[in-house]
Amino acid sequence: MSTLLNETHHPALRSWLASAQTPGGDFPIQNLPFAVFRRQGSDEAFRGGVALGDQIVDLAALARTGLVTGEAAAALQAGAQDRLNALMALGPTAWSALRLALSRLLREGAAGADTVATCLVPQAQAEFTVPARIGDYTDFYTSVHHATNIGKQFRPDNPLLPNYKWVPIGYHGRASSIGVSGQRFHRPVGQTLPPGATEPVFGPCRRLDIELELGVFLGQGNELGEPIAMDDAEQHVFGLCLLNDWSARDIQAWEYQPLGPFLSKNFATTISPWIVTLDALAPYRTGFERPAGDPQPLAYLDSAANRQEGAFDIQLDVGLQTPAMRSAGLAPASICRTSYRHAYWTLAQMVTHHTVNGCNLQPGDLLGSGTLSGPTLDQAGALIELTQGGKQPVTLPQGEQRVYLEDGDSVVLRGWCEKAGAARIGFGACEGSILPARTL
Ligand SMILES: O=C(O)/C=C/C(=O)CC(=O)CC(=O)O
Ligand SMILES: [Ca+2]
Ligand SMILES: [Mg+2]
Repeated sequence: MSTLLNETHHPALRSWLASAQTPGGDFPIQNLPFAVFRRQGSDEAFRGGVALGDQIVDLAALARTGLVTGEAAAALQAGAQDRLNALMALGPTAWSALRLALSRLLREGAAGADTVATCLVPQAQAEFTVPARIGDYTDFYTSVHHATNIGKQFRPDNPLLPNYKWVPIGYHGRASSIGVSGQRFHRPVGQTLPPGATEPVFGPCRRLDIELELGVFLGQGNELGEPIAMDDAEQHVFGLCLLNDWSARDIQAWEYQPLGPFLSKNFATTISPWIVTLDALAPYRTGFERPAGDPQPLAYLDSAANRQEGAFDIQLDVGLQTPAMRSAGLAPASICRTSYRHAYWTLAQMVTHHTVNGCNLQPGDLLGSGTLSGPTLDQAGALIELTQGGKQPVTLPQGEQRVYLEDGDSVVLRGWCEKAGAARIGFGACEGSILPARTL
């Protein structure tokens, strides 16, 4: 599993493109995340692109230059398609070859830089789409803090169920309603049980919430019946994006027993356009130790590499912007800051557990990490936790308050890695907003 740092990670590496060196920028030459894009408002074909500074390297245009050869050229051809499934299917050797070729072409002094510069499209002039054909989407539940906090709301007598520390819990989600950043959706309508009532009512959701998550795009799949072992699991992960699993808490509370979320979560899920590769994230690997007294994972979910470096220190932030803030020109206000390093189950454990029964994953499948709440309440990745079940409103600029989302609100997730001695690696933004409910 160990990913050795190589020349593509060197913090002193600089690009000939000045904006790649913008202090605090998400997309230095050490990052090189993938998306699918075209020029805004055009009828051009969508194709793969790689972020650098404020630009996108158009992979279809780069492929036409003939500057990239060998294994990297096959990966580039695959990345030039209208979705990234073919690139994802090629596997980590091909992904790393393409990363190295791009890094060498984009750095200061590179031969061919003038030609590569003709393949750039400004991010500000681009529109994005969901970067893969997502066959299946599974949402996990890997934050023990989220599981405990939300469990208190749904099951006050039994918040953390006894299976939690043994088995990575998940549910099969809905791929068709996954949209890319900028997604606008109507407030869902459905059945809820008002407090104290014995019969449900039908109407617009009144407890519309967010869930701060990371999305995990699968690369090479596994054959039906052939599980993926822990030490191979990360070889099947193409990269990570930001993911907001919008959740209708009142619909959820009524419908979820005994089979779990259904209409409360399948109306919209928003992901960021950029997929950050595990290669780019290598400097930010970290270990995870289970708290004293917790059971160790069963052998099939355990490995030395996973204990030592299976977690990632990815900083995460949730911003909320109301219509009044937008009118006043105010940026989204931060309502939560946390890190992915607090997750109880790792990427490798999710992949191995998902396949242990023989279930086959396919290139472009998406896993959700589950809501990434940290140990303290201000690190909670959902309003149901931040507001303690709607009892403690969040206060925003201009004195506005929110317990759950209102029509016109927008939510922006951000993620980045930063530390001394390594380049900052950013995820860009994942934004979505709420339109009024539509009735039947
Ligand atoms: O504990 C419950 O019954 C419900 C939990 C959730 O709604 C969270 C979910 O979708 C999984 C996650 O994001 O962690
Ligand atoms: Ca979720
Ligand atoms: Mg959802």
